[in-house]
Amino acid sequence: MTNPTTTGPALTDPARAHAAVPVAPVQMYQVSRHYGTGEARVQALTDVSVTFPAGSWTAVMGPSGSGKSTLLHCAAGLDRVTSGHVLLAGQDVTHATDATLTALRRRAVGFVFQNFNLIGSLTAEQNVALPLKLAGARPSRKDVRAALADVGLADRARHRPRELSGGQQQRVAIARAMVTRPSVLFADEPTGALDTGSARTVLRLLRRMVDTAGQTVVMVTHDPVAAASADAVVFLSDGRVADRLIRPSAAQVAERLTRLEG
Ligand SMILES: Nc1ncnc2c1ncn2[C@@H]1O[C@H](COP(=O)(O)OP(=O)(O)OP(=O)(O)O)[C@@H](O)[C@H]1O
Repeated sequence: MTNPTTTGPALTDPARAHAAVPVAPVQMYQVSRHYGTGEARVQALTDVSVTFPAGSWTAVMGPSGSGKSTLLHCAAGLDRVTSGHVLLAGQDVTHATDATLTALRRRAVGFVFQNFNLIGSLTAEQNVALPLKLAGARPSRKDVRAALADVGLADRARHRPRELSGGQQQRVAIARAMVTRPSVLFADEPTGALDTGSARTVLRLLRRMVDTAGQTVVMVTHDPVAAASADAVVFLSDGRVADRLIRPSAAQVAERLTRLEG
């Protein structure tokens, strides 16, 4: 038998990936996803193999309609793949039941969205406590306050979303996503609704989470500056991985994107 500690996972063999140490929080193998049938059929992803390693921040970019959201949703177990395999937090979720997926998402996955998606009638700390409640845990005020302190908002715990700036709301959303200590944080355009200064604060916060806590982040963005904050950028075009850049500058990202959009 092959020694799993000396042999990495074969890209095409998801079963063996379980034996690899450390396990990347998200692994996608030859994933395809189509919607509809006949003339209405849309091929959103074709043969996509990507791994998002532990403690890394990856940006996903590409022209409109290139499959970024579909990739994020398939990676997070929010959408089913047509073929291929998805491993989330080391678990093959390709054929998992909805109940298994929901439980795994609550335990292992955090989400941040462009429009924050906070509940307006709840205070910041009540919003942050929500995922713990949904997971059946009784949230401790200490954990909730610590999550808010991590994003620099300890003094805003009793504020409601309308009493916070956009950047502050996004930081509450990040605290809410992180309070369950997820294996992976998925961010869909997290700076898309923010001014430049607030965007920079959010990007610095994500950077610190990756560097100091070893958080894994997967972020869809249209913004080359945001993408250049990540460790790597995966470019999609027509549902396929068209390119990858490691630690690119914003100018390199913009140039590559322009070429794909051309
Ligand atoms: N539920 C669906 N039913 C049918 N087609 C879909 C569905 N979701 C996505 N698509 C199609 O799949 C393709 C990829 O869509 P997707 O939303 O993943 O692209 P995107 O890169 O995120 O786009 P954008 O940057 O505009 O948000 C598009 O052609 C889209 O119209």
